Amino acid sequence: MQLPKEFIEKYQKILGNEAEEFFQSLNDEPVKAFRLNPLKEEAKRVSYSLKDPVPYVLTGYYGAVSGHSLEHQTGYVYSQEPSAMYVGEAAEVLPGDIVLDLCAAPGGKSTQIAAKMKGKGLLVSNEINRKRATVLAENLERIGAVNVIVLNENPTNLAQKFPGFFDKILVDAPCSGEGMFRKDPDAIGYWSYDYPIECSKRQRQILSEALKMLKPGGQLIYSTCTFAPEEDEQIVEWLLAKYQIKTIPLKKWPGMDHGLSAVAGGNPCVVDTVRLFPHHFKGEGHFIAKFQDERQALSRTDKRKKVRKKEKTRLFRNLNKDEAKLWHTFSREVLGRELFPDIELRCWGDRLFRYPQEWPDISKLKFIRPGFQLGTFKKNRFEPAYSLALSLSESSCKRKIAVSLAEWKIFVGGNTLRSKAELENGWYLLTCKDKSFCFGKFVNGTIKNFFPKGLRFKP
Ligand SMILES: C[S@@+](CC[C@H](N)C(=O)[O-])C[C@H]1O[C@@H](n2cnc3c(N)ncnc32)[C@H](O)[C@@H]1O
Repeated sequence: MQLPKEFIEKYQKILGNEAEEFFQSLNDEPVKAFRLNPLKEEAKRVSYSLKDPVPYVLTGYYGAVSGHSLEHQTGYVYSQEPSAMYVGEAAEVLPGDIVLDLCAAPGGKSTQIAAKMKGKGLLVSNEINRKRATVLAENLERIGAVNVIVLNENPTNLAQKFPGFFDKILVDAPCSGEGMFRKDPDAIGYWSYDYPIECSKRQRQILSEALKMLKPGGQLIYSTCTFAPEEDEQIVEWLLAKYQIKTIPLKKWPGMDHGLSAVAGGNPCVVDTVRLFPHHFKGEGHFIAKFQDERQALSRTDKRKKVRKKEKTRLFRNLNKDEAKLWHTFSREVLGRELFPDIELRCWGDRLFRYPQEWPDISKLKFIRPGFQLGTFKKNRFEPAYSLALSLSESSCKRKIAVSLAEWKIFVGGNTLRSKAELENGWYLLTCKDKSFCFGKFVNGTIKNFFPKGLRFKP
């Protein structure tokens, strides 16, 4: 790998004797890994080898997965390099938390966080770039999360909307990407001596907005995939000087380093952070810091006052009688149960969503997915959504049709299937190897294809 001269000189100064070993490691193959998705039934039932677990992530395994495999399409696996996995782990998100992932696309950390939330609480997953935000929404849809809103906003607009709102905020910042040089050699082309300084300015702006949205007593996770001290330890130093926050020590597993206080004015707090160097650690370059907001957490009475002040969600309307009837009939006949309390169900246009009352009003924000979509009402009928299929477990659904892997391949390519089964006409959850992958409409022996057009592929 041809590294820029100024990059070499910079890291020779920072790393001294270790610099050569560090440069050499950038020539090694990038490390591949994936996570299993605990939101899925029998999450370990995948065709990939689980013999080589990532020690610090319960759901992580070394190895490559294909974006065209059944396990990927059904959200059982998510490809993520092993260093990046430690960010979602360090966030220690709990079911019921109100979480913001501010720079979220393509969704590595959001999918991991959503899985940890087990459908409880709210994850607002935001991405400023529209195209990337669409990919983010697709990735979150696949994992079957029912408690996620996907926004496409800039941090300033969000901060105006959500002052002091979130328990936990992740800023996985846009950075100079030095840690990704061997995974994405194009990143070397963007690099210049001044690039980390430019990036650090943007990171400070993003963090200033992020901190406006943190609840008193909340937690902030900051991460980058660069080695540049300007974007790592020096950002920590700046945050500690400017805000009423303190670092939370992160556990260092074998091969993980702590932040370098020498590059942060000798600040001892940076040893609480984690640096991942590819010459010490089996993964790409990363930096992670975690902070505790030291302002007093809201008392119970203050929290109640805040809830009372909550505005109405203007985006949605209530279901009319016919729509409610269609949904309940579908739930009874196809799902065999009610999925959510009626009070959580709202319509945006003709689309049905789960949007619990306590979730915030997002009507003035740009969004990609305003909650969890259950389906669409179309002239006296209900059409279930792809996202609904991906959130259901095979065993919990009443009406289902199991197809072979060969048939799955035909269906995800956009074609109909034939079935000799003696079935009533109507909607069925389609499964392959016990994995739900879409709804299909059975009509006189044909399974009509409702796989989203934009997502079809040839495995
Ligand atoms: C390191 S990537 C995020 C990776 C993601 N967290 C994951 O795990 O898949 C940083 C993201 O920040 C976004 N971004 C760029 N400029 C931004 C800004 N000014 N404010 C917020 N996000 C920004 C980029 O589009 C990019 O998707």
